[in-house]
Formats: sequence, structure tokens, C-alpha cells
Amino acid sequence: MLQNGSNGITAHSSHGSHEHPWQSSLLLPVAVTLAFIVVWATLRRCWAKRSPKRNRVPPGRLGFPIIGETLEFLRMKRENRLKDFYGVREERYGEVFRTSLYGEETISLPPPFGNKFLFTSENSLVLNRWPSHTVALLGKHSISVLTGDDHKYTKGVLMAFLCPDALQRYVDKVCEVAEKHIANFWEGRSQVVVHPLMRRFTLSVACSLFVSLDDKNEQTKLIVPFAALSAGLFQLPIDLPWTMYGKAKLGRFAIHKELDKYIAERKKQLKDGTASPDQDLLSSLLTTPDGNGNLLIDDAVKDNILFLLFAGHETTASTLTLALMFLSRNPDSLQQMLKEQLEIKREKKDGEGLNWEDLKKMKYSWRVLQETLRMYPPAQGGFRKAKVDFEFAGYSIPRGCKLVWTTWRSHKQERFFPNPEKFDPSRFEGAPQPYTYVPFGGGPRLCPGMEFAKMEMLILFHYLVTRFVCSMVDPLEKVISDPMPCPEKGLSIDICPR
Ligand code: HEM
Repeated sequence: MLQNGSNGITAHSSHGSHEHPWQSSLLLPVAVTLAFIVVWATLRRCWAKRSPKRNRVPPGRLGFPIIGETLEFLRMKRENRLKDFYGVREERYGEVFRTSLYGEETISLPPPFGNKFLFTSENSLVLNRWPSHTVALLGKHSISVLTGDDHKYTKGVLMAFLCPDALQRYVDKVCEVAEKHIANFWEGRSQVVVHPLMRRFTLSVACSLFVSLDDKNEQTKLIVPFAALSAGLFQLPIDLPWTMYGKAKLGRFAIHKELDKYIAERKKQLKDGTASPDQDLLSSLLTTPDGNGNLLIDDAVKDNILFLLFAGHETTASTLTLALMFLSRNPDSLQQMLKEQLEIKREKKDGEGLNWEDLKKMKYSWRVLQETLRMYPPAQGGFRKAKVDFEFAGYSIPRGCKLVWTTWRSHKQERFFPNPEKFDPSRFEGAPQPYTYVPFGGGPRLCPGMEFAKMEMLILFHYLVTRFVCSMVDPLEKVISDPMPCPEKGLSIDICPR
């Protein structure tokens, strides 16, 4: 083969002229590029043919083969500039446009009616659909991946555990975890790095309530694997031990190993009566039968506990950290929050904890968190797949086509949130236009942990703002998303007792 190739090239020189070395060295790249273009054009034509009305496919740019526009998307996601990623394309192609993310053509629909459409068409026209490499990390039995009856059953089990009636029973426990956390990691210090501490706190709450795991050493074992899982979740899926994605897979493996232990132990306890079926989420998942009277297999229990521990701590840790950053930068907001929290504290006897009624009074504090979630939503959106061929805004969407909704196409838009770059909790005194404020998603996929997140964040803030005066070490610290938004260096703050 090699010989044939060299003959082909040397045939030129048999005419007497010596070829420049750059001429021969250019032949191969040119041929490869041409082949590339031909394959790419063919693939694009195939896609167009698959759609029922060829001329009504949404316009857009698909970028490079396979990679598509993923690298630009990831870079802008990291820099918190997804507003521009979507904005530039909207300006160029119109409200409904195509891009290519994680190896698949993807259509972006505009808020509010695109969000409404995706949230209300679940199961009839669209299905939830994560990229396959994300599924490999979250697990194929995880609620976030399930559809239809399997999804309904798992959501039912979770909601029994996360509904407001159940949440009221957890307030004491969360207060206890918050008090211990502050005593261990905040009191007696003059400076702390906030984000790792918030991660520790939210993981403690999740471990304690979801799997009754209170032992600090056992909880600590989960911190590194979860950090690896989180960091690799939205990276390019290159599965090597030293890539972010490869490390995330190792993280998942380490978490599953720990969960194997808890499940075996809990099954024993349920059998000998030392644990109850409604003790926590782990017991509920192990003992609640589905419509056919079947119990979940162990892999399904593991995937769901992993997802709950992940979703239940990374998102809230990001929001708590950024809310503290905004409060340090906005003394007026801090004063209003402090006033509200001190009024609640004044009504308490010494050592008395918070209760559900107290949380309802924290209206301004919740607006601070809502505004933080508007400006830096931990979940940038979600993917769906067309279940059947359908039309949207005059465009044909073929069955199997991937669709994306995102917080970034509405949260930072002047027309929905005037002066969108300004931190202004008072904008939540009224309700935002429907389907424009979507940090927790919507429809049947609405985050079931929304009220839980609100409860634990308000409780921690009560203790923090009433006990400490905080100021940022670097007031200009940049926020990056990796994958959740967070100050680049974790937010160092100086603290002193109030
Ligand atoms: C600030 C905190 C949080 C934010 C911003 C958030 C955001 C979201 C979003 C946007 C979705 C929907 C994704 C989609 O439509 O594809 C979601 C789903 C989910 N979240 Fe949260 N979440 C938060 C906290 C929590 C907590 C504390 C838990 C657990 C206690 C939790 C558990 C879940 C679960 C299980 C789902 C999957 C629901 C389903 O597929 O039906 N989340 N979350």
C-alpha cells in the first residue's frame, strides 16, 4: 500500500520536474479535507430527508461533524455566557433554530411558549432525553432518565418523601445539621472558603435525610467522588482515566460501592425490624412496590439514591454560595434580610430551633435566593426528544429529533426581567410572566426537590446572617460554571461574630 502511494506521487517527477516538498505534503491533508466535506454534506442531506417537510427544517448551524458546536457551548457555559450562545443564534436564524450538541442535532425553542410547549407536551409529543454519556454517569434507572410509568412510579415514591407535609418533619433535623456544621467549620475562624463548606453542608443534609447516614467520616468519603462526577457530567465523553469524563465514571463507581454497603445493611435492618419502611428515602425505595407489586432492583435503588444525593446537594451548594456573594456585594439586600431574620430570632427562647411557620415568614430571604437562581441557575436546562413528528411555529420537527429548553433564553432577557444584570430581589414581589422563570424546570419533570431546597437554604441562611458579619476577600472574584455556577476560587470571605 505504502509503495503504491509513493509510486503515485513519484509519477509526477518522472516528467522531469522535481516537486517541492510542500506539494507532496499538502496532498494528503487536501484529500482528507475534501473527503470530510463530502461526508459531512451527505450527512446533512440525510438529516434533511428524514424530516417530513424538507424545506421547513429550522435554520441553524451544525458546526463540525460529531463535535458540532459543543466546544463553543461548553466554553460559553463555563464563562456563564450561554445567554450569548443562544442570543447570537436567535439573532441570526430566528427564534427556533438548530445547533448540534454532544454529537446530536438539537433544536432550541424560545421562551415562554417554547418552554410551555416542552413542559406540557411531556409523554404526548416529547420525552425526556439526556445525552447518552450523561446517562452512563447518572444511571439508566435514575428518575431523570426514566419515562412513562416507570417515571411516574419513581416520582411518586420521591414526592411522598419530599412533599410539604413530609418536609415539616425534617426542619428539626436540618437545624441540627446546620448548627453542627457552623460549630465545626465557621465558629472560631476569621476566614473561610465558602463553596466547599456549602457542599459539605448540603451533602450532610442529603446523607442524613435520604439514607440516615450521620457519620461524618462516612459522609466525607463521598465528597471527592461526587465532585468528580459533577465535574465530568457535561464534558466531552472521552472515557480515559485522566479525562474529566473518565474521572467522573470512576467517581460513579466509588459512590456505587458505598451504596452497595448501605443497601446490604439496610436490607438486614428491615428484616430484623431495626429499620422501618418509612424511615428515609432508601427504605421507601427498597420497600414500595410498583403497580404490578414488584420492588425495585438494587441497581435502580442505587441509581436513584446517587441522583438524589447529587441533585440534592450540588445545586443548593451553588445557590447558597452565590447568594452569599450577592449579599456581600449588596449591603441593602443584606440589611433587609438581616432585619427579617433577627425578627424571627427575637421571638425564640434560648436554644429553640426554627419551625415550619418561621420559614413561611422568610419572604425577603426567599426573594434573595430566587434572584440568585435567576442570575445563576444551577441547572442550565434540559433535553427532550420528539416522540412523534410534529409542527412547531411552522417548522417540522421529526420524530427522534432532540430539543432543548434553557434558563438562559429567558432569565437574562430585558423583556422578561428589566435590567437583567442587576441583582434585585424586589422583582419577585410580583410573579414573573409564566414560563420565563424556570430554575426548577416545569411540567411533570418539575424538580421534586424545590421545596426541600428552599427549606434547607433558608435554615442555613438564618444561622449564618444572624451570627456572622461577612466580607469578600476578593470582591471582584469571577463566577464560572464548572458545571454548576460558582465563584472561580470558591469565594473566600472574612468572617467575625455579629
Ligand atoms: C437550587 C436547587 C435546585 C435546582 C435549581 C434544581 C433544578 C432542577 C431542574 C431544572 C430539574 C428539571 C430538569 C429537566 O427538566 O430536565 C430538576 C429535576 C430534578 N431535581 Fe432538582 N434542583 C434543585 C434541587 C434539588 C434537590 C434538593 C433535590 C432532591 C431533594 C432535587 C431532585 C431532583 C430530581 C429527582 C429531579 C428529576 C425530576 C424528574 O425527572 O422528574 N433537586 N431539578
